[in-house]
Amino acid sequence: MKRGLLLPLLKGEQSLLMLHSSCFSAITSPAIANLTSSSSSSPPSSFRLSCAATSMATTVQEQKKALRSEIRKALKALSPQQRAHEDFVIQSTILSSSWFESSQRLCAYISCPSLREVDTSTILSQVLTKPDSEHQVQTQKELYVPRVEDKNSNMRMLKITTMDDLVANSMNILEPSPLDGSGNQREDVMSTTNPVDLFLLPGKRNFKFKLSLCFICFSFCLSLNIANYYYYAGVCFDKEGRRLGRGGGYYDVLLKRYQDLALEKKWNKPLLVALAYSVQIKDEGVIPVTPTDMPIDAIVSSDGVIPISPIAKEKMS
Ligand SMILES: Nc1nc2c(c(=O)[nH]1)N(C=O)[C@@H](CNc1ccc(C(=O)N[C@@H](CCC(=O)O)C(=O)O)cc1)CN2
Ligand SMILES: Nc1ncnc2c1ncn2[C@@H]1O[C@H](COP(=O)(O)OP(=O)(O)OP(=O)(O)O)[C@@H](O)[C@H]1O
Repeated sequence: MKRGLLLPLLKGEQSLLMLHSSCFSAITSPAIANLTSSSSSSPPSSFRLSCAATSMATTVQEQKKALRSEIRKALKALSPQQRAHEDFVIQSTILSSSWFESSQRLCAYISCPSLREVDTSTILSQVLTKPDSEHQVQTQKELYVPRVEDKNSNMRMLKITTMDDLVANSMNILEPSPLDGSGNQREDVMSTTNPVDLFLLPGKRNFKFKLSLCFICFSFCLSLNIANYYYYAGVCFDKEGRRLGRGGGYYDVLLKRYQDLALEKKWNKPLLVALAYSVQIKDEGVIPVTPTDMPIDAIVSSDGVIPISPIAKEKMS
């Protein structure tokens, strides 16, 4: 079946099946259910389908909004103890994994407690800690973190070498200043000569660590070659790779631009890994998607790693 088709789907109540990228999403919609409900005066199904398609954009946005609100409530209801437990297990799972260990360049979010995002502070502090050359064989990873440039979905991923590179923005999210301490433009992940391996998706947390002077020798990083993973910010995810973000389009736009760049440069695609509390993992068919929504490769939750794409199954199983 081709992408972008709309098919009627019977699943208890009337809903729409939307084909998108490699994944399908069943979108339950009261508005569309009304359009397609049978009555003696109802128009032919082709007309009803076209009406549904026309109202699709609005309907999907409404569905997304409702789901975001539901997840926000579920996150609020999590006890601090449960959150701390899940934060610990998720970060430990990542830090002890071979796919994280072998990553050389990564993009990650700076977790934000008020947004109730999975904590990334332990991961980031470890990434930013300069390896002890006597005892550690591990090489220093290069780290890029988000900086929102404007309200038109423009976000950059800039390289940092210490948490002191970050300042709070108007949303109280920590992000890098455009210039480094020497007044030079920070390296943008879109203009590096080497690819990213890992992308961890969003937050800001209480960084207990003051990682300052020890990162000056980042010239060591120049010997690194590949950044292949991204850790993702999101509101919820499903086990088929669908992701619902905060609604800014920041990640979708950036990931599309990065994928186009990787294609042009003939680089491997980065692994897109979402960090999720249990309440952020939804059943199939619940998350509405549109053609610009970028699917994820894997989820890490307190229950472990869920590899989704073939590449994630190969690297993370
Ligand atoms: N830690 C972190 N950094 C990030 C993101 C993120 O989600 N988390 N972003 C990812 O895009 C970008 C910033 N975008 C953001 C978009 C919305 C909200 C926010 O506060 N949303 C509210 C709802 C606002 C509303 O409904 O009007 C919320 O989610 O509660 C925060 C950041 C870049 N940096
Ligand atoms: N690649 C893209 N190019 C242009 N516009 C885009 C792209 N991706 C998303 N958008 C637009 O951004 C807006 C927000 O999209 P959506 O609701 O899917 O955000 P989201 O996935 O929740 O947010 P985010 O990507 O920041 O996590 C929509 O108007 C959408 O059309």
